[in-house]
Amino acid sequence: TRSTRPQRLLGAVQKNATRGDPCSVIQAIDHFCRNKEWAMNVGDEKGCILDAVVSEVNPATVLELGTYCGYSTVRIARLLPPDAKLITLEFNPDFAAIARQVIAWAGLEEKVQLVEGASGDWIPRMKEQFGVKTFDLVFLDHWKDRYLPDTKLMEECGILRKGSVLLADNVICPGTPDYLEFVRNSPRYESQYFKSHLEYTKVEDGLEKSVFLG
Ligand SMILES: O=C(NC/C=C/[C@H]1O[C@@H](n2cnc(C(F)(F)F)c2)[C@H](O)[C@@H]1O)c1cc([N+](=O)[O-])cc(O)c1O
Ligand SMILES: [Mg+2]
Repeated sequence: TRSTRPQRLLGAVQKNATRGDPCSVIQAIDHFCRNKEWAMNVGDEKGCILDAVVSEVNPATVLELGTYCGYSTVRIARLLPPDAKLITLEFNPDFAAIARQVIAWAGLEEKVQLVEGASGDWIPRMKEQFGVKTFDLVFLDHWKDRYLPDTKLMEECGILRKGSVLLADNVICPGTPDYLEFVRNSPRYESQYFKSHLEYTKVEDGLEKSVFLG
């Protein structure tokens, strides 16, 4: 039977990227998505903004919601200091299987813990399961209607601390209107919009950076 797009994306990584070289993995995926098949990775343009925020926060603990094929996982993990931990949640087992291989090809397995399941099940268990008290940085890139409920859940579960940074993809396209309204109007967040474009296109999109004020 015909391969899936994630399988073809992994093939492009294994063919064109150098094992242990995260930048070559990122370049191989961007080249594949720009020239062969579009895929919903944060991409190179928004990826540079992601890189800047990761470097500024210099996080010891990162939570990513929505691994997909592991593109942003590799982008983030390559910038983390040696003892830092990135936990990435993925609901779809087929996507998770591809992402594990992409992360391994980049040589970043030590820094990344990929967890399969739903945010509603795992967010309440982060502390007990992974020994993480709070997250310095959260990257939201999963189902757009889950950004707001999961943010409220993270607050309730106490995994955010004063100064925790939430960085949300796709706040314009496909759009996360309820989340955007919440973080921009809540007195408990200081929000900033980084205008960009939908990955590999000229369509407007952007990232919203929101600092939790505690
Ligand atoms: O729909 C988009 N993204 C949805 C992304 C969804 C991904 O997040 C996973 N997930 C679901 N729950 C969890 C968790 F973590 F809760 F467990 C993880 C899903 O299995 C999927 O791999 C999207 C669409 C476009 N587009 O242009 O249409 C562009 C983009 O950048 C996008 O991110
Ligand atoms: Mg996205």
